[in-house]
Amino acid sequence: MEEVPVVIVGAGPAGLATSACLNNLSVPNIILEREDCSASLWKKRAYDRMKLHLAKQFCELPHMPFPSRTPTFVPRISFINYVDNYVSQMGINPRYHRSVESASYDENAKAWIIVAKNTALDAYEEYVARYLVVATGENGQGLIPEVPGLGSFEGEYMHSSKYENGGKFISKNVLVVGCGNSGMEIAYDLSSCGACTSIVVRGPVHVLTREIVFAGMLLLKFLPCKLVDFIVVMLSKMKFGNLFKYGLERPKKGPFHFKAITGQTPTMDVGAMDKIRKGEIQVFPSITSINRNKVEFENGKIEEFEAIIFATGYKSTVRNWLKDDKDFFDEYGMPKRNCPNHWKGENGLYCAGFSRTGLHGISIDAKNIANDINLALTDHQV
Ligand SMILES: Cc1cc2nc3c(=O)[nH]c(=O)nc-3n(C[C@H](O)[C@H](O)[C@H](O)COP(=O)(O)OP(=O)(O)OC[C@H]3O[C@@H](n4cnc5c(N)ncnc54)[C@H](O)[C@@H]3O)c2cc1C
Ligand SMILES: NC(=O)C1=CN([C@@H]2O[C@H](COP(=O)(O)OP(=O)(O)OC[C@H]3O[C@@H](n4cnc5c(N)ncnc54)[C@H](OP(=O)(O)O)[C@@H]3O)[C@@H](O)[C@H]2O)C=CC1
Ligand SMILES: O=C(O)C(=O)Cc1c[nH]c2ccccc12
Repeated sequence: MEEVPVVIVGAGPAGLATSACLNNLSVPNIILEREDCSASLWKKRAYDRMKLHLAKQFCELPHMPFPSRTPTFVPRISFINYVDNYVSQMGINPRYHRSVESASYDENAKAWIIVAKNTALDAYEEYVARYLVVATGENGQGLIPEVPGLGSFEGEYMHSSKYENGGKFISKNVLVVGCGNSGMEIAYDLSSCGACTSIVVRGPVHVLTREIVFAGMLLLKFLPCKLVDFIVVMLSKMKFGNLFKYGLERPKKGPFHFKAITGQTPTMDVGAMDKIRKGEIQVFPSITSINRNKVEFENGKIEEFEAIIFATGYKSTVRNWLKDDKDFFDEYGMPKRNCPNHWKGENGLYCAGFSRTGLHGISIDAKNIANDINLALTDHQV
């Protein structure tokens, strides 16, 4: 058993940023990470061609700017290098191979009891901490929907988090399900690699570009959200025209307002729209069933596919291991309170990286949490 003031679960950007802010305030903390590395999402569960879709000034972690030569939209490998430098420069020492299996609050001891499996030694370890920071991410586990007949599918299917590049799909008929940022970019990647690509778009979607979102984020500092939404939708219409003829439709609510109320990020086109327009990527509505290699869609069409990539989103995994959170997290493992009041629970419980605002929100959470814990510890000592 080991006692420490703060245990952070997860060494993604949120856990690392929180640890860095605590280190800066000289508050001892331990990060427990189930994988063998930090930023595992970026190293192991992101496709090769990915770049950050928000401009670099919105993706910096606290206390360390990107080097000035870094391009505005940071490529995945550069972001990984930045995170690795962050870990060494901020004096962060995550404990890898520690999969947290339970965390419960001991009312008598007024502390969290955290049990982690050390997967390298195949042994259990116990940690006792006054403060517990959940930083396991909104994207803990890939979601594959229940599609009738999926079990009979004769080809290969996978979640988008397992997709690396189009290499093995050259000349194959591939269906991508979902038109969020993963789905649209993977469809573009597949088509560019010579796969015969189709995409399922089941509902309305805002399609913007990184540059339009960047402009929108800058404008949001001066203008109300409604006006910024009006401007970015106008820019999107100028860029992409009427989406309806391609089987796509814009939501009624503007993209920044929609993001704020639903958390759904607008899709930032990296070339898929041009391919859709040219007919190089076909658009289908929802799947109704699958039978061996045949997929039937809501419009009655039946097509044959050799592979399916489910870019159908993620779920948080907090509910699998966290107990005694006093209804802080909902059944989906997301904080019940809305941003900006989402990061602090009861009995020294915190969460970093659950505000549905990407890396920008992570930095804000990390600073708030570290300052709050530091204040509580200082008060305690007085
Ligand atoms: C494909 C993709 C691209 C994205 N691109 C952007 C972008 O461009 N800009 C942006 O702002 N945001 C982006 N996001 C959002 C992204 O989720 C965040 O930017 C960021 O990686 C989240 O950091 P995090 O630390 O909260 O979670 P994660 O990066 O998911 O890290 C959580 C860590 O917790 C560990 N963990 C989980 N459960 C346990 C457990 N029980 N015990 C121990 N460790 C555990 C995991 O192994 C992981 O290392 C993207 C997300 C995805 C999926
Ligand atoms: N930096 C970058 O370039 C990238 C960033 N990201 C980020 O990662 C996060 C996750 O993105 P992503 O993986 O795209 O997941 P999302 O949750 O953002 O998108 C999932 C998509 O799948 C659709 N979907 C879900 N279930 C079904 C179904 N049964 N049939 C058809 N469609 C379905 C959803 O439609 P509906 O809206 O109707 O629910 C939605 O369009 C986001 O924050 C995103 O911005 C992702 C990739 C690249
Ligand atoms: O990458 C994500 O999912 C994000 O949430 C980043 C983000 C924060 N605010 C936004 C507004 C519009 C588009 C993306 C984001």
